[in-house]
Amino acid sequence: MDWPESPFALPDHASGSETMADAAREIVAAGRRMDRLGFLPATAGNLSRRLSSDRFAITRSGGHKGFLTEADVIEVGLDGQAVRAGDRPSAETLLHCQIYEHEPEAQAILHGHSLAATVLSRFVRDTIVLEGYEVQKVFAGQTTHTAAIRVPVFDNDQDIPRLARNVAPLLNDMPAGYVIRGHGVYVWGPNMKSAMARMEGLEFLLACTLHERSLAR
Ligand SMILES: CSCCC(=O)C(=O)COP(=O)(O)O
Ligand SMILES: [Zn+2]
Repeated sequence: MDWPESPFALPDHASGSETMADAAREIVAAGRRMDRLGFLPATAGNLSRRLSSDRFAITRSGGHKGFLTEADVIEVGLDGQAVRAGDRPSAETLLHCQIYEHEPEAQAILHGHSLAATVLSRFVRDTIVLEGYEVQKVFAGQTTHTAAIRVPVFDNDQDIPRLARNVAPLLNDMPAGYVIRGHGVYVWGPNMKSAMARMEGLEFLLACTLHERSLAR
């Protein structure tokens, strides 16, 4: 059987012991989809999949994530170090480590740089509030469009350990992931399919919010 082109054709069970080959195939498929949706301009973004309690698969640094092959996905430990000497994981690997350490249920993490996330986050202080949209129900525990979902916005920082320290205090309160200002979003889920649904949901809602703000001007 051919591997599905879309991550939405993936099984939706959470697996704590994904093989490296399966993880790489999921990441390649997810990268293609995020690229088609405009979330991965240039060499932006990074994608990962948990392999076990202390290992995960992540994209190499610097390549285009829309044209990944399985060889572009490498194995790292929760300390962010590549398992194989010479492999260079994503520059933002520590942000993935932080989520996997803090969220035992997180099995897949997606980071993209959409236009909506990049622009909107430059015009808010520290939070984007999503409210009034049916699609909010894609996020775990959300049952109504009337809820106000707070998405934290952190200042961008080239010092990733410092950025991670700023993110840490709010990690318990991120039903829809988080945004880095002028940079992009981080979302995760109990499998790749759920992580992708949350990515698409968050991006759709950020685009709606940006449009609303432009119309209100
Ligand atoms: C041109 S994108 C700048 C780096 C970045 O923000 C990103 O998401 C990609 O970095 P990586 O090291 O994962 O390729
Ligand atoms: Zn980035």
